[in-house]
Amino acid sequence: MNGTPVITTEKLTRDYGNGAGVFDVDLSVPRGTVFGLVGPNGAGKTTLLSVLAGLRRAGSGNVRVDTAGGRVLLCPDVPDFEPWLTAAEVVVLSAEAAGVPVTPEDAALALERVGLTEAAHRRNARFSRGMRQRLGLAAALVCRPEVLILDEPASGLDPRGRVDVLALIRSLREHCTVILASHLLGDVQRVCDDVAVLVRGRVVYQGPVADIADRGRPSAWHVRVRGTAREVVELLSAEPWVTRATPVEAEPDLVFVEAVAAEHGETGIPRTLVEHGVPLVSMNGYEADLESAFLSLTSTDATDGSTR
Ligand SMILES: Nc1ncnc2c1ncn2[C@@H]1O[C@H](COP(=O)(O)OP(=O)(O)OP(=O)(O)O)[C@@H](O)[C@H]1O
Repeated sequence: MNGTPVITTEKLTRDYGNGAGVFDVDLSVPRGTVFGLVGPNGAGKTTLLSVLAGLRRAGSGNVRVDTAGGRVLLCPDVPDFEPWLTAAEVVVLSAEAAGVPVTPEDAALALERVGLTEAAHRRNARFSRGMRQRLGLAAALVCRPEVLILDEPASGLDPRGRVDVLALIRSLREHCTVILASHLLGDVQRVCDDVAVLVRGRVVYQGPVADIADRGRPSAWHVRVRGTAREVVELLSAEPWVTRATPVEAEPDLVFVEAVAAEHGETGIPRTLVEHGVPLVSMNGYEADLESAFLSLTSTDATDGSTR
């Protein structure tokens, strides 16, 4: 059933010594979603994915995989194939190696799903990095995974290739649960439903991608008015929820406003201006996006291991 956890971990630890590894990881990956594992280099993403895929053992803690057939597959960032094999041969061999019965139609369908139909009978030696990554996905998909784990699936691709591969990954959740690791937040934001942020081996945030962005909601704005900044500074400074209101130098119609919390400013600023008949031209959040939310999560004092 979609939404129920397909993989759960409890106090999962793999300690390499000297602070490296993963520690006390409690994950819950909802079925039928794209789940992102994001964190800086060396945070422990590959280690965690390998343990989830059963390729590395945990030192302690539990991993529970709730699938009908236990088909959990891991696809490395740039899969490597024997250069003389055609794309179709790679896919068929992959299914055979996994003991999954495969017809030529199954292989053709897997290649079609990743957009490699045209290249089906070409040797992969000259495939671009993006094509190789797609072929890796086809080789995994033909095995009908219940959980597909992808380590940095868009690494090294140009922006166009990146968008294409990410769109493809997003479409896979109709067929299986996808867990993907990335150190690029933009990628995660584009494709994932839920995300866990890993810092120095510990999960510091876990929940919907939308909520992490929400953590970065601004509580300060640049407010442009039709009128003079000085008047607006006076009006806003009188409000109890405004912590700071100052004119912006060399911009006679621009005010910097800071509020006690995002929701106060978002509703309070327009309301105050309307009440006093001051036309609002624009109101732009000051430095808040997923990137800044992530940076605040990965800063030193956020690494106490707490999760939501
Ligand atoms: N087999 C191992 N033995 C000892 N230390 C290891 C081993 N594998 C990984 N490490 C260390 O554990 C930490 C986490 O590594 P891991 O590869 O899991 O991180 P990552 O988040 O995937 O990093 P990256 O984004 O750079 O690939 C790193 O400090 C790494 O050097």
